[in-house]
Amino acid sequence: MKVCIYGAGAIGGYLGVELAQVEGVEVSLIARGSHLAAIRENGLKLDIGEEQHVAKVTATDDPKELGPQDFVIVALKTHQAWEIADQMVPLLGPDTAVVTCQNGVPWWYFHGVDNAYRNLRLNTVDPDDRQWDLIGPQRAIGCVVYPATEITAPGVIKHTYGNKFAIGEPDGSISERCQRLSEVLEKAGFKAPVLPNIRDEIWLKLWGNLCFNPISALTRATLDVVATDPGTRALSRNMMEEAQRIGARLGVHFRVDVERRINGAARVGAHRTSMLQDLEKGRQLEIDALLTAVQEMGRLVDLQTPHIDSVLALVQQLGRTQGLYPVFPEEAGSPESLVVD
Ligand SMILES: NC(=O)C1=CN([C@@H]2O[C@H](COP(=O)(O)OP(=O)(O)OC[C@H]3O[C@@H](n4cnc5c(N)ncnc54)[C@H](OP(=O)(O)O)[C@@H]3O)[C@@H](O)[C@H]2O)C=CC1
Ligand SMILES: CC(C)(CO)C(=O)C(=O)O
Repeated sequence: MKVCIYGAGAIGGYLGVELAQVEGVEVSLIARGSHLAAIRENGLKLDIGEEQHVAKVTATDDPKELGPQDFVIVALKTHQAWEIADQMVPLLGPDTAVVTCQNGVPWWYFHGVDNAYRNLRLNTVDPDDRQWDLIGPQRAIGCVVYPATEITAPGVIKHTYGNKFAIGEPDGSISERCQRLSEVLEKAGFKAPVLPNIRDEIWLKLWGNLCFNPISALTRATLDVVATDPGTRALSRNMMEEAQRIGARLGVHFRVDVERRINGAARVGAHRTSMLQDLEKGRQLEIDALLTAVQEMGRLVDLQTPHIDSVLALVQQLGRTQGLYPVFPEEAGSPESLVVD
């Protein structure tokens, strides 16, 4: 089985190192810069518990070198995945499945849903339908990422907690390809249930990311603080309730309530959310798949999202002033255009 990890960073690197130990799985890694150079020189290293696992596998920044795969696991940040959609094409054979191993609302979200929004494209996560057209939603397998990991040095990933990657077909079927993927993931030591309702699980994760991540970036507070400080907890709750109403209109079932979800996040402890880490490292912020897409879905189902809108506006502006989020001049307007005679 040929498995390519597109984006062998914190999460992709964790998956890649462990999958490379499974007999019969030929893993290749796509990375870049000093991280790629270190992987080529010393292998990709994973610090996990007291151990260090090392994978010496093919690593490149050029997908054309690898050819068609059985599975492409996309573990890029969501905006990066949109950018490289055309470079995925050489990896795609007739039956290649593409696993979106990311936070947020995936670009294929409305593929095959059984409601009025069937096959609707989300402009905020897939402008110009780039991934939809170049990759094709029929290839997509959803994946919810529960672990926390970090790149600590070029070529080195540190595992912090968790080993679960839930997967599922957009149409809810327990397909042969999902079962095959789950089997190799389990052999690699992960928990990899195949779920019949992957969108419910995507929302459950998204529920936390859409509030904790931007609030932590805006305040520099860790997850435990955001979830327990009365003010930020109340703001998180308000954002989550808005999101829950949107999800409910789209047929999503939330299997825990808001308080339980926030308490679960608090128990993770003094974790710097990925958006806070990106801010501190000067890396582009993953705002659109976590927040803007939820706002877009809210407009779609005719629901107001005042708390989400406010936090989104603030974190977008933070991103822009730090050069970590795109500026669209046509949206920004000019002070002159706002002068009222
Ligand atoms: N890390 C975590 O604990 C968690 C992450 N997630 C989600 O998982 C997804 C992946 O996140 P994460 O692993 O943290 O991200 P990382 O930035 O650690 O990994 C992405 C990797 O892909 C590389 N990359 C980007 N563009 C290209 C390209 N064109 N060619 C080759 N390599 C490229 C990046 O390089 P460069 O650094 O040069 O950009 C980076 O090494 C995100 O959606 C995130 O929200 C979910 C739960 C937890
Ligand atoms: C830890 C957690 C769950 C915070 O919402 C996360 O997914 C992140 O940091 O991106």
